[in-house]
Amino acid sequence: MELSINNVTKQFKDKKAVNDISFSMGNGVYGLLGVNGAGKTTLMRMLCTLTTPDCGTITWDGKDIFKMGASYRQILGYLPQDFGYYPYLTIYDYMMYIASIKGIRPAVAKKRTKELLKQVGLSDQKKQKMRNLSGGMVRRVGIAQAMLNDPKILILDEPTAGLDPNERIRFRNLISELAEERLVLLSTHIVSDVEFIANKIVLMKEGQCCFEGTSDEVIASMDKKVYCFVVPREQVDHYMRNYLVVNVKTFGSNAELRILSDHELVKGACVEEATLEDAFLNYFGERAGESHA
Ligand SMILES: Nc1ncnc2c1ncn2[C@@H]1O[C@H](COP(=O)(O)OP(=O)(O)OP(=O)(O)O)[C@@H](O)[C@H]1O
Repeated sequence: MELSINNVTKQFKDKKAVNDISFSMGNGVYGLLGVNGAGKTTLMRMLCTLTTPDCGTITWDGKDIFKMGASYRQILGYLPQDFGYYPYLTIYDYMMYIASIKGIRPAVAKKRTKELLKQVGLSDQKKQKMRNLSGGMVRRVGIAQAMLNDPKILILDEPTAGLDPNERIRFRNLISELAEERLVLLSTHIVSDVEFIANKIVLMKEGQCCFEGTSDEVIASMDKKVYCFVVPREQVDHYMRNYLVVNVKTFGSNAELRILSDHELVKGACVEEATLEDAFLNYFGERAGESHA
């Protein structure tokens, strides 16, 4: 099973939202990591056949997904960033409604809804109206509805947006569980969402894929080292302006800096082991005063 993106480009007026992207995915979790506006949603919408590429192809096991029609939609589950939910429906009624839109027979829909609500931990709340749910619960309903047709491909656009730390952990565990027998692609700009669960991470910047690999490979691909050292507090601003500063910890009149650099900035600075967060800053970070352009 392979979903393959081949030289795909999508342009809106003078903006190339996705610019000549190619990569392939099999089963497992794929984390699409990038800052706002990188082109993640546009790419995902093309993978869901909601937007057509200007050029390039997307294939599922060698077949063009735009020519597969209903047979592709049958194997696809999608949770958009702003999924339109119905505040006055109960969770159960909402699931049954979405199942009917997806053409799932009522008997199958009932069984599947029961299983899925159990899996996302919402069985006891199934009679609650959607408007009374927390953000985390709504997102879990979102995943459950995307899973109704037991899809082989599950696409989740920023599924953890607005979740608190407990909900994020719960979500990550759920996504890992779901990816055992399918392809799950999730977009985020939060490193910890994918650091431990993604089999592969795709870094997306300005419409292009700037790196693809495991978490360890992304870290190893960094062209800078991580240095830690202490400076007087008044020098912090200088480092913030001129270097990629991951962290500043102030104590008294001093500050400990964690900085990405290709050379030792201060004699005796400790070289620290890099994390995925450091790699994210390496690819996407800005020095203080720089802006997105
Ligand atoms: N329908 C559209 N018309 C015009 N420009 C668009 C359209 N959709 C996206 N864009 C532009 O394409 C670029 C990529 O947008 P996209 O939503 O794909 O990025 P993203 O990585 O998903 O960002 P976010 O995390 O903020 O959702 C942005 O500059 C956006 O303004």
